[in-house]
Amino acid sequence: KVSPDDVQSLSQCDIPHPRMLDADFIQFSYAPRSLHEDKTLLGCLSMFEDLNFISRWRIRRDSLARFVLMVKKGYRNPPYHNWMHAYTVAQFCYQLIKNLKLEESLDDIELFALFVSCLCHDIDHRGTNNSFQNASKSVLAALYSSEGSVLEDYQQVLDLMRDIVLATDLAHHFKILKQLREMAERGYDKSSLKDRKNLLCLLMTSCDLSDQTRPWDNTKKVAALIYKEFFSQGDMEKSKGLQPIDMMDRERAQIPALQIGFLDHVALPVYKLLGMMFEPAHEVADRVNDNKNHWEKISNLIKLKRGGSQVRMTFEE
Ligand SMILES: Cc1nc2ccc(C(=O)NCC(C)C)cc2n2c(-c3cc(OC(C)(C)C)ccc3Cl)nnc12
Ligand SMILES: [Mg+2]
Ligand SMILES: [Zn+2]
Repeated sequence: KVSPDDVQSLSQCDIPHPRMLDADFIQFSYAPRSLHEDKTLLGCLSMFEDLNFISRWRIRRDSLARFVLMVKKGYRNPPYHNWMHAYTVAQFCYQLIKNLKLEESLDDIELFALFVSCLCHDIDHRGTNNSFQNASKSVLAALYSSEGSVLEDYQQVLDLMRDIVLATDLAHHFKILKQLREMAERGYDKSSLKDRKNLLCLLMTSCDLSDQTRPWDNTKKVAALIYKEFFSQGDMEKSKGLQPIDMMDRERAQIPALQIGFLDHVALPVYKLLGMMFEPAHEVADRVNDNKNHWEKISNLIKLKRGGSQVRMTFEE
């Protein structure tokens, strides 16, 4: 239920090269949230075009327009898990494909499924627990124009997407972590189906966490959004007489300490594994480490001031 006028204008507009949206669009140091939300659909078309997906998969312009409009509409508006999260996740995926030369490690259908999964992975997220159901099926149908589409591999893309989106579940990530370590230590084997699936999961998780790989100002802003979302879930649980976990309790959460723990135990290991397999990813892991060091500085400042409550969101630089 997207407006035909929107579909028409998005189908007929000239698609700019990514560097026209921002000279640093391809750089890992670029902050995709700096692009205004009303230019993000154009940003998606620009990435589809520059990744050569439009010609490779013979995607009609009106189908592509309808697809990105439906995906954007499929997101609700919680503080963090909204359309801008999906767009920034897909933008990092674009940078990975370009900077790590992923076309040498994965098939083009796998890269296409990865990029589309990034856009769809948190559709309908209600800011509590993500509910990615067959919502992706309906939007994906928009991508494949019905009349004799050449995309008979529609089912293959759907199958790939299911495995890839599963990777954005924390429990699943921890479950395969041992295999990811083993693969990174031994070296990626692109002829192994298991390695390809595991690499796709690692890439998806890397994209989902990519806000942590950007300069500090982005990390700080994103933390405020994440805890705004966590705390309103905690408030909801309290209103039902439940005691939320500290991370979701605005009275008890110590944000710097929680973020140091999350970067140490979840985010950093992901980018270190990526760096073991792709040299250019070292830069990304370093920036996550810089952000962790920043949180440690803040945490020490708060300890020095002792009296200061740890919930204050306006952190000193
Ligand atoms: C900045 C940042 N802080 C976070 C702090 C805590 C947690 C959390 O869930 N802690 C629960 C305990 C058991 C670990 C997640 C956080 N988080 C995520 C995130 C990642 C997810 O899963 C993958 C992508 C597989 C890692 C799934 C959902 C989310 Cl919200 N994205 N950014 C963040
Ligand atoms: Mg999610
Ligand atoms: Zn996500």
